[in-house]
Amino acid sequence: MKTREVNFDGLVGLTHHYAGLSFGNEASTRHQFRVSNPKLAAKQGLLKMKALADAGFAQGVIPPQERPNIPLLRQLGFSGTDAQIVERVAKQEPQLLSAVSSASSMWVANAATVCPSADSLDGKVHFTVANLNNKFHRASEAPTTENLLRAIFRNRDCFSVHSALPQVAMFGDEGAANHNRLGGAYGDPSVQLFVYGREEAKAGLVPARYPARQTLEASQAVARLNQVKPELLVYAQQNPTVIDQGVFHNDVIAVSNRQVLFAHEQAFLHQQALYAQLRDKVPGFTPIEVPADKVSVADAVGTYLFNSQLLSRDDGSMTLVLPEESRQHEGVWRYLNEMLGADNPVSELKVFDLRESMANGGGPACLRLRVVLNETEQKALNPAVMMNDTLFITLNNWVDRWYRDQLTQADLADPQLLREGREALDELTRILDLGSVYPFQQ
Ligand SMILES: NCCC[C@H](NC(=O)CCC(=O)O)C(=O)O
Repeated sequence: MKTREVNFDGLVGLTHHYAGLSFGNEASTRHQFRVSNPKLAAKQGLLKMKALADAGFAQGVIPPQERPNIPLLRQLGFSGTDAQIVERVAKQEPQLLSAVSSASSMWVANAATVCPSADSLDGKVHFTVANLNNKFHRASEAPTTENLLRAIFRNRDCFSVHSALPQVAMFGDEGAANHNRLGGAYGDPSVQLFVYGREEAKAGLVPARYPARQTLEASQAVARLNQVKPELLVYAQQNPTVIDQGVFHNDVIAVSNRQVLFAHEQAFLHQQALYAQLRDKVPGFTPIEVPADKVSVADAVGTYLFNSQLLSRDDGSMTLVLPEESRQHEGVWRYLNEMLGADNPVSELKVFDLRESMANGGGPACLRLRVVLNETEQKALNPAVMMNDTLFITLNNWVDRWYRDQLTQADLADPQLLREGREALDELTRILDLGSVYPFQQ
């Protein structure tokens, strides 16, 4: 076993639905109140995990969260039995029930920011849970995310999990979706590129229409908590004009792997200065920059070609894992095939149908958290979460037994959904050997 990147994918939860909760994420707004299919969503995700595991990539799974979030409704003044609370909130505030029922924890690129041991001062793998402060329905993910990460990365000699930053806009943090690691072999210390949307302390350029979710102050705090070696740190501001076109996270417009940065030419505010810095710090730095006259920002947002996974194969070549939407678009697909023929490490495209997640603004990269682990660390994590033939079958059967094949906002009022969810998750914690991680289990 060598040092590898292990991808952990979020398993879609039982309450996956389209609530239009994420202002600035145009897919979320566009698909509000559309009928969802939680069963299909979970299976599309499982198929991606299984296909990548079969292709030789290390693949784990992170379970969904308890929804609806009854403790949060109690905090907001609803009282009575759990079933009465669901009934009351459904009647009085249906949009609030939607928010506390969101399955948004599936997008684990926003679960935490990870620092591999090669990059940290104390030689441990660090995780800082993201506070997701910009969206109410997402901010509540943090405490359970912390429990889940502790249950998966449970060896304290190897792993250090930090709680989320304070829940204020000044420290708005969206996790690994705004973080890139660039370097040579996975086990070599590598540059950590923290991308932010605004700086709280300075009246600099900011988007005019949509929120900048991540602050520089948050990125700096995460870098401190994760003990990133100072010489490896690079900060860059996202281009505010692309945030205004629907690029709510940097991973909607850029993806990195080892020495390669695949990005749109308008991704960053001072892109050439950033490249100069990276050229200086990253041996063999290879930008693959996509010009706007080949792929517009609108097409990048529409097809999610940058929300792809760039994965290294054993021979050093790379596979780009894309959503079906990027194959459906003639111009984008042509560009991707040109890229295959050009002089760069990308030599394979793999396409997945992730339509259910995509309709809420989550592509292949949103669904995964990258964790670079050396041999000792791979052995130290909870082995029950690693994808293989048996786990794939077990989870598919579990989904078949518990998930509905259609769900609307009105269905959330059914207290049976709450009961089903808890029973299903209780069983899942046994399958994945997690112990008690959910509020209903404490
Ligand atoms: N990394 C992808 C995250 C997508 C996520 N969408 C949502 O939460 C949409 C939920 C809804 O509208 O039902 C977000 O915007 O943070």
